[in-house]
Amino acid sequence: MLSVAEAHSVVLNHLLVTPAEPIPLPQAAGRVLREPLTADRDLPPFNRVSMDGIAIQYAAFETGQRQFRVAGTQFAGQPAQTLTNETACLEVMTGAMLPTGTDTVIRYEDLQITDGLAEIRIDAVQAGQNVHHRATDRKQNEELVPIGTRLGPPEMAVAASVGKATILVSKRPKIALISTGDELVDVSETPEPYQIRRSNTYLLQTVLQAAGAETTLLHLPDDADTMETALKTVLQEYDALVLSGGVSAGKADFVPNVMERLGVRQRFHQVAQRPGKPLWFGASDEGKVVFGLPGNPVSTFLCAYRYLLPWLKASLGLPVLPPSVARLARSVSFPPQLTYFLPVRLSVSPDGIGLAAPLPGSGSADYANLLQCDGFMELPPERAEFSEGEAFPVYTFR
Ligand SMILES: Nc1nc2c(c(=O)[nH]1)N[C@H]1C(S)=C(S)[C@@H](COP(=O)(O)OP(=O)(O)OC[C@H]3O[C@@H](n4cnc5c(N)ncnc54)[C@H](O)[C@@H]3O)O[C@H]1N2
Ligand code: MOO
Ligand SMILES: [Mg+2]
Repeated sequence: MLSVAEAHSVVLNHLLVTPAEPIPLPQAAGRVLREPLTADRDLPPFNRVSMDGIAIQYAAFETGQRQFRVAGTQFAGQPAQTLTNETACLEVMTGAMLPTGTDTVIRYEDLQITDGLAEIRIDAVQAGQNVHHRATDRKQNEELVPIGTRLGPPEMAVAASVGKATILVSKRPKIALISTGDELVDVSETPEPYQIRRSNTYLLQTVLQAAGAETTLLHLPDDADTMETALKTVLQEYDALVLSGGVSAGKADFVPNVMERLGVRQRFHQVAQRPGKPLWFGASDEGKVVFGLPGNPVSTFLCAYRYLLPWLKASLGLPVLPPSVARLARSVSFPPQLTYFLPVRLSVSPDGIGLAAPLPGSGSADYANLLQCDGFMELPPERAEFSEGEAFPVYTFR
């Protein structure tokens, strides 16, 4: 049986190839950049007034002059005016070009303007103050955002400011999320006593959509022939399939067999972990990838976070960051020789240390327990006892 690290590395060896596509900028939030963003001009592109007030020549102030005749007003959105008389000033507005012949701006708060005469009422004035000088942020042609960055708020602002009306991003992978099981009914139905509503695909959709996939929810019964027929088409239409349920040892667990029949070769089945031991993973020669997640909801969730999400991120060209680390708030015992993903609630101690309080719940079907949790702490398989205060990685989902 594979270890968690081995399974993780097999999964990351089967990334999707995601083509790039140009899309309109307003639709690009959250997408992954496939071209670098470079400064088309200096940033800022001109000496920009950064306070409303007057612009003067500092040399005049330095000689002791405190009263300046207002020769005009420079608004934002106008070409630079010129101060011809160096002992006068121009009123200037934030965002305007600094007028030619001036170098320093005094705020209205530090002035008294009466009858067109501005009097400076402070002595502490520095040459060049309140001016955001051209190219102090970035130079023209400098790379601002590298390929492979997710377009968050600052990246979107930068993309707009450098004129990317159309922007090249990774195409969103099309992923089918498929629940399996005769006991499962739709969310809109009233279950019989022997039925439950299906919930796993909603959980998976939430994880994958946030990470940038285009998802569709499907459902299949526990019937091998029906599954085979339906999945044949699904495999053609989607880049990847994520199934939940039907991968364990039961007489109605058909997923591994059906996948083999469809030419999706098993890369591993079972991982030395709890929850999620029956995890199945396969790929076809055409590059279609299939995750067969164990049906118990906590297993589905853990496997989605530990394997599926890094795989999706890496497929999109995003960095896969290491998990955070926290200290156990209480001792834990787990004798089986399996990696134990312990549900935890996170907090910060008074001295700033991340603490993880164990909330094991009643097992991998107890999805209600997840409502109180922030993530899973990964406890290694070779030990049975884990002491309070010991630090381990945590995969957080909040
Ligand atoms: N003899 C053995 N039995 C089991 C083993 C084992 O190693 N030997 N492994 C156990 C473990 S661990 C898990 S996890 C489950 C995995 O089972 P399957 O992947 O085959 O999933 P199912 O049998 O279809 O369902 C299990 C459980 O999960 C519920 N389920 C399934 N899909 C959904 C859904 N979309 N939404 C909500 N709940 C779902 C289903 O009703 C079952 O209760 O096998 C153990 N057995
Ligand atoms: O993966 Mo199963 O998770 O232990 O019930
Ligand atoms: Mg089963």
